[in-house]
Amino acid sequence: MTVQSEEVLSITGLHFAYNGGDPVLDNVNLTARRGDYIAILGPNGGGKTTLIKCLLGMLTPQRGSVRVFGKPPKEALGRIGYVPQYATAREAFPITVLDVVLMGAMNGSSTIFTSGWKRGKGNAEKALHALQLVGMEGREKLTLRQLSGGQRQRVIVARALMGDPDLLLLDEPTANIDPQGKFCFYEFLASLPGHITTIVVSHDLSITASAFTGIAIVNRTLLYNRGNTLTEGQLAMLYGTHEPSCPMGTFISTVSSMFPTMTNLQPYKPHAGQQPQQPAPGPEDNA
Ligand SMILES: Nc1ncnc2c1ncn2[C@@H]1O[C@H](COP(=O)(O)OP(=O)(O)OP(=O)(O)O)[C@@H](O)[C@H]1O
Repeated sequence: MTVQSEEVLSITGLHFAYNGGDPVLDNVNLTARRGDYIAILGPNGGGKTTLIKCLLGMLTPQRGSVRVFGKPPKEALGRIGYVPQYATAREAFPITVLDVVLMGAMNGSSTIFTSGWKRGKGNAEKALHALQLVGMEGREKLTLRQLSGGQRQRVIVARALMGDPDLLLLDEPTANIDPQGKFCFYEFLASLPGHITTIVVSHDLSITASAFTGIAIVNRTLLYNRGNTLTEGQLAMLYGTHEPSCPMGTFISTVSSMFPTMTNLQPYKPHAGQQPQQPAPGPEDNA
């Protein structure tokens, strides 16, 4: 019998519309388990950031359920590390790498000017450990302007790690990184401690597929794949229906060439008693 790892995230039948308008997300279902590393891909305006905001409890869906570690998102925030879109610190600001990471030790009520982020010995040691985890040890005294774009992003991830997250959400983390740096960054995320579930949102299809345990495509609704195939017909149906302005040909051919081994993508229905088809899952690969 396969032992299932902890369910970290469960989205069922989620429906969200801004201000009573057309739905931005409609009947979205997604499950993530401990240690999963999932990419949520989709075109601009497809609803990726909206989905992340629902996961953080910043937006409340009109229908459906979102559970993080079995709880409403706001009750699980202490276990979530969030790297928002445009999370770049101003490189000209004379702040050290260590100070940026220490900001992650602020609790909800503190600010940069209150005690929450002070360089207590425990916090400093923790920050150095976080920098080690992101491969930035020895650079704590540098200022941000002395780092590359990819290194800066690693520092921002280290900041998110200060809260000891079990779930890490990153919204477009490689927007300002060159192609090689992007590749390294996504590989690096795969190397984070195995208990961390990582969810990365991107409209960038040049990201590497190999590191991920799952790919979700979102454009109003969502298709979820775990090691299966993405067919052109299914993508065309998804993007053609909901995003007529999307450059379909480019998108489909890019995705198809990125995931040549995938077969049989299906809408993911975690609570319908139906499991997606999988090629010989390992003990942890069972969502
Ligand atoms: N606060 C808001 N009020 C009204 N509509 C919004 C709001 N935020 C986003 N939208 C709309 O919701 C849709 C989805 O936006 P969202 O930011 O979730 O997309 P996205 O997939 O993250 O896009 P991108 O890749 O460009 O960041 C878009 O049509 C957008 O205009």
